[in-house]
Amino acid sequence: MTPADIVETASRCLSEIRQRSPRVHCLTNTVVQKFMADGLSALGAHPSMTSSIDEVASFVARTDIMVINLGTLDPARRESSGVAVAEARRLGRRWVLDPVHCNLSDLRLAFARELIDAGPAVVRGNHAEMAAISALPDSIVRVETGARDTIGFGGATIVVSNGHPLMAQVTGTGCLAGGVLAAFVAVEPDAMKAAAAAMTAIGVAAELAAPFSRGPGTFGPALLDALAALDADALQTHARIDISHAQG
Ligand SMILES: Nc1ncnc2c1ncn2[C@@H]1O[C@H](COP(=O)(O)OP(=O)(O)O)[C@@H](O)[C@H]1O
Ligand SMILES: Cc1ncsc1CCOP(=O)(O)O
Ligand SMILES: [Mg+2]
Repeated sequence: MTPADIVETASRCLSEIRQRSPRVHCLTNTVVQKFMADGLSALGAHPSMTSSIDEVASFVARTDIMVINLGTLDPARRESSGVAVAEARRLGRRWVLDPVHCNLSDLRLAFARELIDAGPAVVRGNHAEMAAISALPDSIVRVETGARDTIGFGGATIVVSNGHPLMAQVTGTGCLAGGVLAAFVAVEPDAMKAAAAAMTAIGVAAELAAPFSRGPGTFGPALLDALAALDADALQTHARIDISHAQG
């Protein structure tokens, strides 16, 4: 695997997402639902957001991929997440976990660990969240975001240095990154390549969006515009990717 492979994967995933419009079910927090849905739609995917326990299994059965985001976890969302994961497992569907704020609550960290035992394809979090999670089973791709995004799996590490500091000033860019990641996993069987491609895509989009914004308030909408306009040329020109393999 080379950086050029990741750029090629990102371009291919982008056009497949636009052609196939994969359904991405987001069992997510109440803070970022609109931004996450808008970002997925701008990308070309088809989001759904219900967390109702009566319906979540039906939605999972009719979507290509699911992301579980623990941002505003409450008893109802916890129960719905259990039902959704059971259905995803029954159908052999892949899913992504975003353990938002698991570093701030022992209860949430314990629930995140329960979900990890149920086998998401990818876990994405910021530095503090991934530090709380610590090690993951070998079968799960680990994505730690920040000024640089580090994607780890099977002794290989991919570092994506794209992105913009304004991303840290807009609530929901991490959650949207988790949603974009899920859309890429929906169209690319290799979850590590999909994750690296997705982080490159949102990072390059952010770099293209920044000059069109005057600060955090205008950066969010500009990011949506840039996700919709993103193309292979931009990925090729702006991607900054390094890959390393563990020795031995
Ligand atoms: N200082 C930064 N420079 C460039 N990109 C950043 C920076 N901080 C965050 N990002 C990007 O913003 C997105 C969200 O990352 P992060 O802030 O770590 O997540 P969260 O919002 O969950 O805390 C990722 O795509 C990441 O690459
Ligand atoms: C602030 C906040 N509180 C609960 S969920 C949430 C949104 C987190 O979004 P992100 O981690 O993507 O900035
Ligand atoms: Mg987050």
